Amino acid sequence: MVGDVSYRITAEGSDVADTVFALLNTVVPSSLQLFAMATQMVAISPVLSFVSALVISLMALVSAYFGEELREVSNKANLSIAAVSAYLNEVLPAILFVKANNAEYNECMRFKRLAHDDLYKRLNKKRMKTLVPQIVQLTLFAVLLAIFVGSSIAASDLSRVISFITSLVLLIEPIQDVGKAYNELKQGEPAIERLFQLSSFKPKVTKEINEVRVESVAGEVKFCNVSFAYGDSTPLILNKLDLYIKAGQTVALVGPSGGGKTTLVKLLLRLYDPLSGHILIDSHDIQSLSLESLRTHVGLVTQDTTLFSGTIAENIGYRDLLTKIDMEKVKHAAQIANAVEFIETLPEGYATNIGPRGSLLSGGQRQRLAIARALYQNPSILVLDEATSALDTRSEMLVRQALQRIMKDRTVIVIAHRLETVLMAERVFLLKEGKAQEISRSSLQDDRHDSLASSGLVI
Ligand SMILES: Nc1ncnc2c1ncn2[C@@H]1O[C@H](COP(=O)(O)OP(=O)(O)OP(=O)(O)O)[C@@H](O)[C@H]1O
Repeated sequence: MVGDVSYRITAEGSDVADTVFALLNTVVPSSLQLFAMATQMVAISPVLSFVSALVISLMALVSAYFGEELREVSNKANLSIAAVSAYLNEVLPAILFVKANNAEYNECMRFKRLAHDDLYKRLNKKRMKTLVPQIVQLTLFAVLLAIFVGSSIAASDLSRVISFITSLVLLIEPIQDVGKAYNELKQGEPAIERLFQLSSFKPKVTKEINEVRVESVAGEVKFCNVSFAYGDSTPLILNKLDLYIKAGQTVALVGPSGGGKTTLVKLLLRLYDPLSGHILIDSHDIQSLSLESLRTHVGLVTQDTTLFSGTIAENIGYRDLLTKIDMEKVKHAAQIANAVEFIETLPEGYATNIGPRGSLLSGGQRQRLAIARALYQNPSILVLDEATSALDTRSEMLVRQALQRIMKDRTVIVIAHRLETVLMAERVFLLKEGKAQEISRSSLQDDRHDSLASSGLVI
């Protein structure tokens, strides 16, 4: 999907530009020449002009037929290159994983298959594109010759015939140009359609007319009777779920894989709207808040710690990338997130570039940077999707320390995968079969402790 969209915007965007250029470049001069030559032909011989018009119309019909074929072939070629682009976007960033799994040969074969299909479809398109004008040209010259021979035998005034044929030749040239532009249009049409399809995608959530901006919130969160499914005919992931979190509380969500923990926080961030029920922050229904305001008060640290190429400061101050990053806030956030100790050892400190997706940092460093980024906005509610990947003991301790500091003065909802993190929370909820059921902390510390781990709910 990502590769497909990027291909539409880049390569197909350039196809669209070529199409528009071909049309603009041809239509005006060709129309003028067409008009002038057609007038002269009618003046010389209305009958021959009529015959020529019939032949030209026939050729236009043939071209239209081939144009449709070209459109179809172009569409297939565009889809095949988009598939190659999507494949490369997915596999190249995961090349370490591919190598670690000895999967180079498999990936090579998958790539070859896609590339071969792409080669075949693109050659088809080129073949079609060159064949059509040649067929049209050959037929037109044959017709021209027939008219010339026929009329030279029938007519007494050869100079009129030559003059007519000259006009016809000069008429054919712009017709061919229009034909080429038509070809370009047919070839570019799928790209135009696919590009405009992008702008017709409907967002999952829509703005409310009377939405409000709230400057600050205390951080109370309520899920009231919330039901949600991803599609019309897919099962309910949340089923009349109720959950109440007091401002400033830290809550751990545990549950089986696929139980809906991530879905719950997606709803809190309004990445989706519930099918029914309400989600309230400080008694404001989140659907009545502006999205910008909501997402200022709710911070998110995802499991896969999405970082971008750029400096440490740009990654922490990501929200202000286009305005002015506040270095004081960056340093403060880095301090709370326990990131200062490694940032200061980097050659250029906060100005060090961390490579694509933060690839120059270790897993633990990436996690602390992601925490610092969420803290930069100082949200009243913080959602943490704890990483499942193991860290070394020291990194683990530094991340945990950072989490403890964060939990002090805000509401924290942590999707917990480790028992230690679960035990850091004041309240623990088990998300299962669409409902949230509270587990008492005291039971966790004794008998449930082992049962949570052995049932696979935590690591
Ligand atoms: N974008 C999506 N479209 C369709 N179904 C989805 C989508 N995202 C998640 N699901 C489905 O919703 C269910 C709940 O997923 P969710 O990610 O909320 O679970 P989870 O409890 O966070 O799991 P895990 O602990 O494994 O991360 C799963 O069955 C999943 O397949």
